[in-house]
Amino acid sequence: MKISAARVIVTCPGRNFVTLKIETDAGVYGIGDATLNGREKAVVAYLEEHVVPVLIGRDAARIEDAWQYLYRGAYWRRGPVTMTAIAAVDTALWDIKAKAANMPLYQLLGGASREGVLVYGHANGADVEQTVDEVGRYIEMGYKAVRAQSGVPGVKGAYGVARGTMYYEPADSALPTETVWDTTAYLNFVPKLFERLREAHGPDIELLHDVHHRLTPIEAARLGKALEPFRLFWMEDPTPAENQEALRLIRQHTVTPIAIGEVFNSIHDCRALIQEQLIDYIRTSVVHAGGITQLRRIADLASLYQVRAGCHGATDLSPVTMGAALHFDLWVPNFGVQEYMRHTAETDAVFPHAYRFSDGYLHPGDAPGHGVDIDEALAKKYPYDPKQLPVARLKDGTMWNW
Ligand SMILES: O=C(O)[C@@H](O)[C@@H](O)[C@H](O)[C@H](O)CO
Repeated sequence: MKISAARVIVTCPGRNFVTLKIETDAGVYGIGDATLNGREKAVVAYLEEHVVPVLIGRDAARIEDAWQYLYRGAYWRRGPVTMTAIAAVDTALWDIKAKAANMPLYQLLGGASREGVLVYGHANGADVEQTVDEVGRYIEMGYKAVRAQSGVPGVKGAYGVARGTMYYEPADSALPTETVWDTTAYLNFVPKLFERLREAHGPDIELLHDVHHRLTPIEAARLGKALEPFRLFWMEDPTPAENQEALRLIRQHTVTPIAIGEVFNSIHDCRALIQEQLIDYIRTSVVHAGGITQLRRIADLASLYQVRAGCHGATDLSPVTMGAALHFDLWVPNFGVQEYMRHTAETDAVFPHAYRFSDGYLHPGDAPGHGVDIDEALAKKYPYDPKQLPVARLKDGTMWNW
């Protein structure tokens, strides 16, 4: 079965998505997500200029060889653009292999390790009481795990605060929106938020929180310690993870579990954090960490250290990534949780999918392949709309981490 064509499809049904479609001479095709939020066209160019030409004529069944060829063969290894492009190819080839075998992808990976995939939803409120209500709404919808983010008094445009309700979308403008960050206000506020959430919703619901890379190591240690009485499922991205030694310091001070990895693109980014047991959950995703092929390797390494998978699943990861991630999650022995930010109805219509939500769990479905397709005619109706992620500054104007 040879690759006969490969095409990049860019569409904006509410937000931008980049999709790679690989066709074979056997008539079977596969779909891969190649979306890198705010940098979409860089991946489009990488795929069109450097990847598609070397795919034509290759044996579609040789997934590992294609991965190694694109990774080693480029000489310039790693990086989000390269690894997102490799992920798109890898995901499309796994889709083809599973379709050709007439099996859902999770069967090819080794079969289901569980009945369903525990997911967490996003409750975002402008203030404490609205966030308490939003968490309640998710509990009513059946969620067993909810991430809570709230507006912080005195902080304009805090991360995670909804403009709409169900569909938080930070990439909102052609030029980056400027937000202001205030660590003191944030650190004074967050423990009060979780105290109130536990008071309102009791001890059993799993609560998560995303710090979004904004603290210094000692501040993150302080936050983790302050949150201990409220038993978080995890505290996500407490510090920017380029400085991995920071996690040693944080770990000495708190037993609040830590999740990191959504901006990682290689197993090498994860290695020290996993081997030194500095994190509890690894958040690498199918789309940004080189596809199913590398994600399996990361998960196997993590399993040796009781680190569990908690894949990134924001709306900027397309339904194709969600579908592929759910097959991975259903199989992976060391599974923790899957992030699930619902896509809009427009996005769902462009990407018909087999996965379904029921009572706090998602199931990838049993359609052959990863179970997600693209309606190309509909996709054409939504042209690319350039949007970038916001930036953050401290009150005195200093650039900070958004
Ligand atoms: O935990 C998360 O899902 C976030 O950190 C993301 O929403 C992140 O901000 C976006 O994926 C950036 O594109």
